[in-house]
Amino acid sequence: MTKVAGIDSSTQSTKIVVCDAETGTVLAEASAAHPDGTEVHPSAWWSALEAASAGGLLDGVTAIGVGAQQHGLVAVDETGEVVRPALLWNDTRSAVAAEDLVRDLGGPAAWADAVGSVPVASFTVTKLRWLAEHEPHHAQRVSDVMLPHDWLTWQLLGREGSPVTDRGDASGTGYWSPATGEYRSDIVERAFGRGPRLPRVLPPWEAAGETRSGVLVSAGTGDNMAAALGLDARAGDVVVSLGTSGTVFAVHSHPVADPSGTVAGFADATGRYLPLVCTLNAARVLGAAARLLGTDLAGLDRLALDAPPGAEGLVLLPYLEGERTPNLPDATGTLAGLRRTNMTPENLARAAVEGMLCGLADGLAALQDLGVRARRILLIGGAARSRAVRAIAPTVLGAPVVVPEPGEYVALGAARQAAWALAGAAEPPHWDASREGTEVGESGDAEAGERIRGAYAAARVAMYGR
Ligand SMILES: Nc1ncnc2c1ncn2[C@@H]1O[C@H](COP(=O)(O)OP(=O)(O)O)[C@@H](O)[C@H]1O
Ligand SMILES: O=C(CO)[C@@H](O)[C@H](O)COP(=O)(O)O
Repeated sequence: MTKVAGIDSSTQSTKIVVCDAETGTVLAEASAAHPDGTEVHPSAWWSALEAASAGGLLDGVTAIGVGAQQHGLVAVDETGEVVRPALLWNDTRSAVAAEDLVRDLGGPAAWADAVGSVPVASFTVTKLRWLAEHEPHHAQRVSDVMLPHDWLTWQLLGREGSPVTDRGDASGTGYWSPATGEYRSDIVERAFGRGPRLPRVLPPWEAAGETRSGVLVSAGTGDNMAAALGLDARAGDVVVSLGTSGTVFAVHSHPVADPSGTVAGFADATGRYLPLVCTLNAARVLGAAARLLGTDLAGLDRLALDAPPGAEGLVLLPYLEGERTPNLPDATGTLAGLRRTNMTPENLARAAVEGMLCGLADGLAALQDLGVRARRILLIGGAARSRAVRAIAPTVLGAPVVVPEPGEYVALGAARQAAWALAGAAEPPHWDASREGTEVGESGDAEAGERIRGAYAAARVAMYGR
């Protein structure tokens, strides 16, 4: 049997799956945690990869691919050393740089036209501007700029040859256009004052090279693109991922450009496109709410499922770490609609689940406005394990929700890409269709869903005027 491996180096951990290259059957898996924080030295990701693969997990693997958290700035000097810890997608310090860059290029529509997205603090381009302005001593040492998956791929290749990337991850930089397939070096220079080396963008099926022990390494991609590939997402499938970030996205046949900035016009990992909306606050909202209520995640589920839809008017705007969509980098959370009668642990737990999902319901509506069809939602990510989330999601999202099993779709997509590069075929290999999954939840109460989304929008407008 030919074995391939996929790596998911996401915000909170590294996960590895080893699969049968023919069928995609998962043969083994392992994971290791990452440090907390919005800036992390890339060596911590490498250590987690080593820890997760200890004990011979990768023995006999013929090809490997890396899916990783998008957008992070990995700045490397002439000797190949990392200049400073990577600034991650959820680091909001470059919010002012983002505003300045949007203005400099001529406004949001000019950005949507140039690179398919309007940059907020998450985008790599804004982190480059921040570095140039705030840490010129670091900026002047930078010779190569990479994304987390580019750096990990380069490490796997023994740092030999020039770094490479793929369309999917490149589309999250803010200086590569999915529509033209080219870097915008003028935008890099506008942000950074000069043009550091950027990774070559490989087509989806092309291998990046081989490790020193002869394992083929595929191009890799961003974690959301890898998830779409692992799920084999088709027309009518909208993916909602509840990890550290909340994302809602779909594979699309043509590039999109949303000048409102709500939808990012990314590329996918198959040669198509991946319009996506991302929130900063997803699974960790549930952990924080459980802590406030003196319980654990299972306890939060029990409480939330004991409250009625709408939590008797209690609304949580869960912007605990600032927010990206809507673009409120300095926001904090808000609990609205408190009354003596509704101030119960059950309602607070339900408000946390509903509030987290409402941001993604807004994202789904924005995708639909751009012509994305939502026949069903595929729910993945750590918080898709929550009983309360599974029950409540169809009501809040207003569509049938399916939870596919098993769950590590980013790693699975990276493994499927590795099998694709190994086969050298025009299309990715056909992998087991039994990943259809099961439909979950209350069978979406349309009236309750509208009421919950309406109360959330009213609280947001009252607090932020939009
Ligand atoms: N049963 C559960 N209920 C709610 N949240 C959960 C559950 N299991 C895991 N999580 C949360 O999922 C998150 C990890 O999800 P994951 O998709 O791996 O994140 P990331 O890809 O961003 O590293 C953690 O915050 C964890 O607390
Ligand atoms: O910034 C985005 C998408 O644009 C995030 O989705 C990151 O890619 C991090 O993903 P997770 O660690 O939450 O899976």
